[in-house]
Amino acid sequence: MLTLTEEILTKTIRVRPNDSYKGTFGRVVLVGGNANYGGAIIMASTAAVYAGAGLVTTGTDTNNLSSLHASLPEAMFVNYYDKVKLSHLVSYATTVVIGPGLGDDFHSQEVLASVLANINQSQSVIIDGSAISLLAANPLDIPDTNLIFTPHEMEWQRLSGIKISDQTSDANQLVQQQLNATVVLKKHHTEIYTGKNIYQLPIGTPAQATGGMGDTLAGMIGGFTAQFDNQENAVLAAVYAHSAIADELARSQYVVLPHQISHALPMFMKRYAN
Ligand SMILES: NC(=O)C1=CN([C@@H]2O[C@H](COP(=O)(O)OP(=O)(O)OC[C@H]3O[C@@H](n4cnc5c(N)ncnc54)[C@H](O)[C@@H]3O)[C@@H](O)[C@H]2O)[C@@H](O)CC1
Ligand SMILES: Nc1ncnc2c1ncn2[C@@H]1O[C@H](COP(=O)(O)OP(=O)(O)O)[C@@H](O)[C@H]1O
Ligand SMILES: [Mg+2]
Repeated sequence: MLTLTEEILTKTIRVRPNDSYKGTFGRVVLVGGNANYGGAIIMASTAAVYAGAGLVTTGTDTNNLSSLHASLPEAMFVNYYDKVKLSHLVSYATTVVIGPGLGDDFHSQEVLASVLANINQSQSVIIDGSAISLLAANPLDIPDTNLIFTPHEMEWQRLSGIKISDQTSDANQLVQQQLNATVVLKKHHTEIYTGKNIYQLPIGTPAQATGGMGDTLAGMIGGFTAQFDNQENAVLAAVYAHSAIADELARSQYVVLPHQISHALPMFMKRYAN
């Protein structure tokens, strides 16, 4: 297992070309947030915007529209039950994030199926939270594209069938290869299975143990994959940056709130851009 280092940030984060515009930095569509879990998709969308994605659209329950725009006016909105509009947006996205706060009922399943049916091979798709648990319970056709699963240990148990106590790197890698996807197995010292290598994150803090922390990581991976060319490095850099920012804040804070990580991103990324 390789240790992920700070070097991944300088390898990945680029100074923006002068002749760029918002289209240069990708279109991210994030889908999730039922009537109870709106905060999850708002936190994920916030992370994508503050990570520098060019255009961000949030597909969620209409109940979440005013809170989304109150905290994140940069995001566009689509009602995730409007299948025609959602399919169109998904098919034109650079990166799709599906799952934060999506929930586990019949409607959640319908939204997931409709998003996955509109994915094309040029996209990166981050599958997080409820979307992982839904896929574990009711397998769907998984699109043939750059897939990134971001399970915590229990979600990985559900998807892989490997009990948490049996989640060794060999066992995890076997299932990751069957999935033909990158797996970001989130925990203290997160592991990333890319297909070529297994990386371990040596940083991170229990100050991160608060709801929404993973939703924020999913949005960051969305923002990084949308704007940086090397997709593997983009995932690794997002995972590293998420915990590096948390470690910095935790020097003076007992708990780090997910939105604080997002808000720290522009200044943090500026330090590493080259
Ligand atoms: N503000 C919001 O709207 C929030 C919504 N959330 C959403 O709620 C949905 C359900 O996700 P949850 O993860 O809460 O529930 P899950 O039921 O999927 O997972 C929680 C269960 O997993 C167990 N577990 C074992 N190892 C774990 C580990 N390393 N990390 C986390 N849990 C571990 C916990 O003890 C618990 O029983 C997701 O869609 C998620 O995105 C959560 O992100 C919390 C915040
Ligand atoms: N003790 C810890 N040490 C380091 N990182 C942690 C710790 N607890 C939680 N995290 C990180 O916080 C995130 C939690 O993700 P997740 O459980 O999906 O949260 P949520 O679904 O509530 O947003 C992961 O990135 C995980 O690695
Ligand atoms: Mg989660």
